Amino acid sequence: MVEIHEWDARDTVALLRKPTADDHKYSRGVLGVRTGSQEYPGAAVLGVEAAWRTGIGMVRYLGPERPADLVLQRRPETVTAPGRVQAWLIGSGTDAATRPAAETARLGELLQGDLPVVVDAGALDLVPGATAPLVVTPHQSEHARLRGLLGLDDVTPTSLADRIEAARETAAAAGIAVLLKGAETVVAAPDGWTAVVRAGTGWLATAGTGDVLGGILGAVVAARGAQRDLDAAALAPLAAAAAYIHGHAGRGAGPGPITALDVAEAVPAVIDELLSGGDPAAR
Ligand SMILES: NC(=O)C1=CN([C@@H]2O[C@H](COP(=O)(O)OP(=O)(O)OC[C@H]3O[C@@H](n4cnc5c(N)ncnc54)[C@H](O)[C@@H]3O)[C@@H](O)[C@H]2O)[C@@H](O)CC1
Ligand SMILES: Nc1ncnc2c1ncn2[C@@H]1O[C@H](COP(=O)(O)OP(=O)(O)O)[C@@H](O)[C@H]1O
Repeated sequence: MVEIHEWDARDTVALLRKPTADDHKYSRGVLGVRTGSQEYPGAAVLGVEAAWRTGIGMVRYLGPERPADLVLQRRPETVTAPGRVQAWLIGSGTDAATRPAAETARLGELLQGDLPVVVDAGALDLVPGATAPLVVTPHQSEHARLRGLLGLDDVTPTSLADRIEAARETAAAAGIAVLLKGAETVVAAPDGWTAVVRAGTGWLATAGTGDVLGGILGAVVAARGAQRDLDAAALAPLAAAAAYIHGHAGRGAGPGPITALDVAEAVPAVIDELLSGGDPAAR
């Protein structure tokens, strides 16, 4: 029988770290971000905001001009010059059908590199054949499309058991970590390790919350990547931690209707509670 890990606060805090007197911005992790487009500039703003709010040394935003301007308006601390990073976040707010050839080539280089890459939305088509350590963050419909590209059965599972089975199969087939979004988020590693994260609220079903999740995960991966090398198996627990933080930020942003930016703004309180030994699930 498959063992499914119920992800909790203790699992999450074990992957977080409070900065110490020895830290400087580079030791805390640098996230490189190539998200957003002319059509979806807001997704870049949401992901960058969420990455900063998760606690990271630096965010380098290297996307197109329009989203870059909006990112800087919201977060002038963001660096738009290229340089060393410990992880990449790509795809949110982009569409494979309108992606410029030069951007496809640049993303292809990242996906053949050594650094971990969080792959969302419009970059999921580039996953087959990638060799970098990857964690993908599809919703149900994106997952079905990705499975089709990988030559897997593209039926859309609806029960939790079927979603778990499908995510595990995708992870094993592609050799990647899979975070399958939904009311219950399923995370699978290529070696079969599987977790379910039950942390959210139905109010998270609103535009842009997935882009926020990408930023949280990118920051968690870059922070961890500044301390040690990460393979796809190591990325799966980091994905579960990000989903846990995201879900509780969604709850904390409420109780009523929330927007994606509210979720990003609620992240620091969740991180602080976790690092102070608290359990957001007990609230
Ligand atoms: N403010 C912004 O700039 C925003 C940009 N976004 C970007 O918009 C682009 C398109 O994203 P979409 O998800 O709309 O496009 P998709 O083309 O992936 O989704 C279209 C179809 O997928 C299904 N679907 C969408 N979300 C689902 C879910 N959570 N569960 C099950 N089925 C679902 C629906 O049937 C929908 O008609 C992405 O690049 C995304 O990052 C969105 O995140 C919304 C906010
Ligand atoms: N009904 C729900 N209950 C709890 N969480 C949800 C629900 N619907 C969506 N979510 C969460 O909200 C986020 C939505 O992401 P996504 O579908 O990519 O939206 P977008 O593309 O608009 O950013 C995911 O993290 C998902 O797990």
